[in-house]
Amino acid sequence: ATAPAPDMEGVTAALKAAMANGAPGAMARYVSPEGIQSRTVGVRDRVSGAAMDVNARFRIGSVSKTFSTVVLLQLVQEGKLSLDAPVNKYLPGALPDERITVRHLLTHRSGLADYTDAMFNSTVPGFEAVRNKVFSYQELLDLSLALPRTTEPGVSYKYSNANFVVVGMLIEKATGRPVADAYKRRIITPLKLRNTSYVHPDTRIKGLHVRGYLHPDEAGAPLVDSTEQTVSWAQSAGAVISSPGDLNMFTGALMRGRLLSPAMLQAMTTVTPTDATNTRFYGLGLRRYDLSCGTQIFGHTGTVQGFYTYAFSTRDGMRSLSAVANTSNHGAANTALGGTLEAAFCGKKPA
Ligand SMILES: CC1(C)S[C@@H]2[C@H](NC(=O)CCCC[C@H](NC(=O)C[NH3+])C(=O)[O-])C(=O)N2[C@H]1C(=O)[O-]
Repeated sequence: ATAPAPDMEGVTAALKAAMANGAPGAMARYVSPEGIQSRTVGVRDRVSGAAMDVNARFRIGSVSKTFSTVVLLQLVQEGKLSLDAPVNKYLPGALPDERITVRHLLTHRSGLADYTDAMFNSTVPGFEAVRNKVFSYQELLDLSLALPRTTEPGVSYKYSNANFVVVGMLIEKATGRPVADAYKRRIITPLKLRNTSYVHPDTRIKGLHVRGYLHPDEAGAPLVDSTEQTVSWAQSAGAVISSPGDLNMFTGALMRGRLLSPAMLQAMTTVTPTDATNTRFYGLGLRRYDLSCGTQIFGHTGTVQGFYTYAFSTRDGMRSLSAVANTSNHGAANTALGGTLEAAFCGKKPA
């Protein structure tokens, strides 16, 4: 069946709804065999008033987890790691439970607690306390290990940034190089992602970029410009910088099989439900959303101070959408932005 034309008015309405819910600006870029369509609303910089720009870079938050997963699965393909081996086989003594496997990390079923819940319990003070800090992977893992496990290994899905901190440790142990080198050599260079980078612990977003604005917890309090930060609290769990076009290319190329073997991509897209709606699923470092029109889309979402991101493609990689709003800590803005997915992939609702 031919895919429905995207409802770009619906995409624009979703972007405007994100603005109505506190985002200074938002944008979306949709790619299909019929071509590229972009929409932008509002500003990328509240001080200068510069308009949102679809060529601008921004922090993609946990969409970084899919970059880290691709690298790890390539290492599995190369025989350097095994998905069902204990993590401690490669990082002796790292985890207190020998039963936790590499696969448990990628499926958020390890039971390792998410240290960011406490770190950002008070949004702005928590952010200000870490925005210029540089953590080692071990310091972040220690924050998690100081907390109770959240599940027996493999038993249930409990999302945790700690899982992808350990993924970063595995990548650096297996390659003997920083994760930045692996992202560059295995993803950024082969796909020519000229607006994608991993610059931890540099706090800047170089070149044309979107400024991010964090909502404080206190209603009515002024937005906080959160653009400059190390993102050292996340690193391989959330510190990649990219652009709408590069994210379209990344998710599309991933689904078209340019980064992983067919068997490994099949493993990555083999999912289990993450909630009771039976429309939201998680595979290996990858989300699957089942849309109202029956289309299944694969990708990831991101929430980092000042930026909400969605980056998804169809399973054949022929249709991709990336969307960003330059705010965070405002759930209604995030939900509104998510409306771009149904509009783009399902097209106009029947009258
Ligand atoms: C599962 C998520 C939503 S959270 C996880 C990761 N982001 C974080 O862990 C940052 C959490 C604090 C962000 C902050 N919120 C607060 O400080 C609240 N007190 C804000 O909104 O800027 C990411 O990205 N993932 C999202 C994902 O995967 O979609």
